[in-house]
Amino acid sequence: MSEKETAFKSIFDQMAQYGHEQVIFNYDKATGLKAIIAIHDTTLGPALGGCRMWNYETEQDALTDALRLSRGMTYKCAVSGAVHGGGKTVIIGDPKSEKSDELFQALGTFVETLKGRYYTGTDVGTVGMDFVSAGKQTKYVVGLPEEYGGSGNSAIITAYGVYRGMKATALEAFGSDSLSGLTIAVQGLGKVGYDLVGRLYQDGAKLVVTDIEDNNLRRAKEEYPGITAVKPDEIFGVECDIFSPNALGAIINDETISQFKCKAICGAANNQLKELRHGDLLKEKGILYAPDYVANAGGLIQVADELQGYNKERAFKNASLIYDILLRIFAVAKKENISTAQAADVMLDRKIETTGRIQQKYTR
Ligand SMILES: NC(=O)c1ccc[n+]([C@@H]2O[C@H](COP(=O)([O-])OP(=O)(O)OC[C@H]3O[C@@H](n4cnc5c(N)ncnc54)[C@H](O)[C@@H]3O)[C@@H](O)[C@H]2O)c1
Repeated sequence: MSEKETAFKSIFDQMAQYGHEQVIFNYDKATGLKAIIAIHDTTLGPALGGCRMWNYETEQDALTDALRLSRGMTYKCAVSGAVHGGGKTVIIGDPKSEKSDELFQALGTFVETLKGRYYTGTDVGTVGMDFVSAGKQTKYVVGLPEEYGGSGNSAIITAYGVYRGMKATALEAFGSDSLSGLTIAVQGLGKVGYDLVGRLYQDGAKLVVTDIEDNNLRRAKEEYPGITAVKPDEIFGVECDIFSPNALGAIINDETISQFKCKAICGAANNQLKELRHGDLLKEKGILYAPDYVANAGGLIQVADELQGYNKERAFKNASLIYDILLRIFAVAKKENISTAQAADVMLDRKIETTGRIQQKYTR
């Protein structure tokens, strides 16, 4: 949804635009918690999606984020074969200074009132221990640290999924899935980006990286001699084979598309396209785009697996299938002459509808 689109829309109109089922505004007087839970679609099962804590400038920004992210989760669940729908929580607040055990317990209380209609866990600005706090009030939490019986840090499997997705992207764009010798520009060396860089380095890719934190750049340059670091605003114009966004969303927009000198894009960041039309612009420019919610589904695969009793080997096996799923999406996009972003949405809308119909059958 563009800013223009949301500027004059009522909340119900915003929900109707992408068919959101439910939006819950939660306020806790004792802790000051302000959280929005958006449930997009529960056709496939109870909603699943992390909780982001961010210092949003306006309440509309927070709502827009919750709506966009929860919709992405519906597709991410469908693509992973998880029997879940899409949901997301956003907490309005500064994760560096406003977190407390009580704040997340308060969130847990609200999640519990949904009686299993929605499961939550970590996202940007939150960590596993926050959900140990939330878990004191609800059993509907995932992504807990291993010592609390959870599956632990999901960034590693996410990076692995992006790596597999990048190989499929390379196969489609360059005719070989080897990343050796390709120039790859990586934005963001956080939990996912840093691990991804290690995998790409091992494969012999030429790396150009950036981050707003100098420490991350220094660490990467020390550990991986030969990689090139550039300033954050220079990364979009780097001449490269693949651009890999692993920081924040909406970085594929009018401004950046005019700078891109890459042939393909594959990364972990959520909601990379500022608006859906930017997927079409990439197609026009001949840049192959690996839809974000497919490339970065590894984390979701891990937490969905956790709900069945976590099996690491099974989770990584499923994450490796991101390779095959992307190739199918690229084929549909080519056949129907549509953008890869649209092809992914179309394929998954069909899958949700078909599975929903199967699940509707009366079986007793
Ligand atoms: N962690 C997961 O399991 C997971 C799963 C799916 C999707 N994602 C998405 O992947 C992205 C990265 O996740 P993460 O867990 O690594 O987060 P993170 O916060 O650990 O890392 C983000 C990194 O990006 C850097 N950054 C922020 N703004 C930047 C900018 N303008 N230019 C360059 N660098 C910038 C930060 O300094 C940080 O190092 C996020 O968009 C997240 O939503 C993460």
